[in-house]
Amino acid sequence: MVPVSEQTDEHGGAPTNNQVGGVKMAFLGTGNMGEAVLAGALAAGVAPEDVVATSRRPERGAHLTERFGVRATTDNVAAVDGAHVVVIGVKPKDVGAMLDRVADTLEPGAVVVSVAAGLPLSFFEQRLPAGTPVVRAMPNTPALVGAGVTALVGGSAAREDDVALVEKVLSGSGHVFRVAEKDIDAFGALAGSGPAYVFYVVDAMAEAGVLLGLTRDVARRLAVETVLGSAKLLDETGEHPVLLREKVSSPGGTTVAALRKLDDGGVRAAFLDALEAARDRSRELAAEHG
Ligand SMILES: NC(=O)C1=CN([C@@H]2O[C@H](COP(=O)(O)OP(=O)(O)OC[C@H]3O[C@@H](n4cnc5c(N)ncnc54)[C@H](O)[C@@H]3O)[C@@H](O)[C@H]2O)C=CC1
Ligand SMILES: O=C(O)[C@@H]1CCC=N1
Repeated sequence: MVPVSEQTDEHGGAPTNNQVGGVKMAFLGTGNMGEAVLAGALAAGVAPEDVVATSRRPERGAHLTERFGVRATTDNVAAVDGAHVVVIGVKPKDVGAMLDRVADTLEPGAVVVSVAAGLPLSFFEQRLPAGTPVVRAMPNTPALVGAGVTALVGGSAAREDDVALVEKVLSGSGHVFRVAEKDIDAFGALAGSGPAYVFYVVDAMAEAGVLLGLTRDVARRLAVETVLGSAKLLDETGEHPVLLREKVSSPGGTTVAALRKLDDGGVRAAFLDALEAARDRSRELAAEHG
């Protein structure tokens, strides 16, 4: 491993002053989420030439090289050689086999970052050499455009420097929150899966616009702009969503007529059920693959 000498401490792992210049990263399994986290790492200042991304299919690797200028390979063992930070981006069912494959090749002190839903820190710590620093993260796909949110928590062997380094790398993806591990499934249910709920709502609103006679292109654009504008209004004013909703809803007007239909359809209750189902599925994934 060739870390930046003045940034490297005696434990032989990643540069320790939380600067990302010189950090060598390996992404093992670079699909939808891995690609988004990779984009964020580059935005945070990790150099493309310090990144290697693996995939099952060479065509996927070619896409990653073309888009980001990173090295790509299908060889996971070779990829971790020399890496300070190793992101495990495969599906939960494939994580155990991936760890078994690369555990012996990890650099001493390399930080292993998991984005897998459900799998606890202990899952990794039991399978990796004793003392391996592990960070469990729950990102979301808007990371691809720097607008993600990520929860993270360090394992028992992760020092503050290790967690801070991962935080710095992930901050290029958007906002990063440190959480207790007990809360990470809830975070995943809300924010990890959350973009899918928003896309579902946008699609439903656009479809409704088509029902009312708008063209598909116009209906979709209106739905997207409305979601963007509403999120910006929430963010920039800091006002409670209920207050902002009331400001749209004129007495006896059109909006209350529409909202009544959403209440009739049980949309709020469905969201409560949906997030509980996502949280419960995280727990099942841990039980199935742990
Ligand atoms: N998609 C999302 O919004 C989020 C996903 N996650 C987590 O991210 C992880 C990945 O999910 P996605 O990116 O959605 O799945 P994906 O299927 O898009 O990506 C997984 C990638 O790993 C590759 N892969 C599988 N086995 C491999 C191997 N042995 N060597 C090299 N590459 C291999 C697959 O070919 C695929 O490209 C999961 O653990 C999931 O729980 C977490 C938060 C959000
Ligand atoms: O659906 C999933 O399992 C992953 C985890 C959070 C978002 N996507």
